[in-house]
Amino acid sequence: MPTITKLYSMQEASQHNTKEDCWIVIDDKVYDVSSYMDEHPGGDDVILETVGKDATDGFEDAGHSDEAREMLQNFCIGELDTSSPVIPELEIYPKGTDSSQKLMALTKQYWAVPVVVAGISVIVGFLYLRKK
Ligand code: HEM
Repeated sequence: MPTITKLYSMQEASQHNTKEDCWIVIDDKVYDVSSYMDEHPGGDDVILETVGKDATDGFEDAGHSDEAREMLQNFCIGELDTSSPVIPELEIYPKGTDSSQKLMALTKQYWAVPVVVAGISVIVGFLYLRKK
């Protein structure tokens, strides 16, 4: 019988970021480990640190036993939707934001760039004129 796999974005998984409600991603699978946090022999903080990121390396580096790997399967709730953007910055604009509002937001974020360029130009110009 075909099984239906639920897909979650990294953004969605990263919202479950407390000890009481904690989702992690290992090998593109999503695990709800909330009920295991208190029992984890490595402590809850190491698991909490991996929320919102790929926890595969952390899980592998800890050298988990086969028993731990079997336990992990009990917490699987779905798979990672790898087609969704991983970088939250790509989604900073609310729906309906027009291009002039986006330009304003970018200007506020990167205003220092033209200021620094102008400052350097003034200093170089000043030094050049003094040399003459
Ligand atoms: C549902 C997910 C997880 C399960 C079921 C699990 C299970 C276990 C178990 C049973 C142990 C004892 C040693 C062993 O049998 O391998 C252990 C130890 C450990 N785990 Fe996990 N683990 C999980 C997730 C993680 C994650 C995401 C990390 C870090 C990124 C992590 C880091 C560690 C560390 C550092 C230890 C060693 C503790 C020590 O020896 O002092 N675990 N884990």
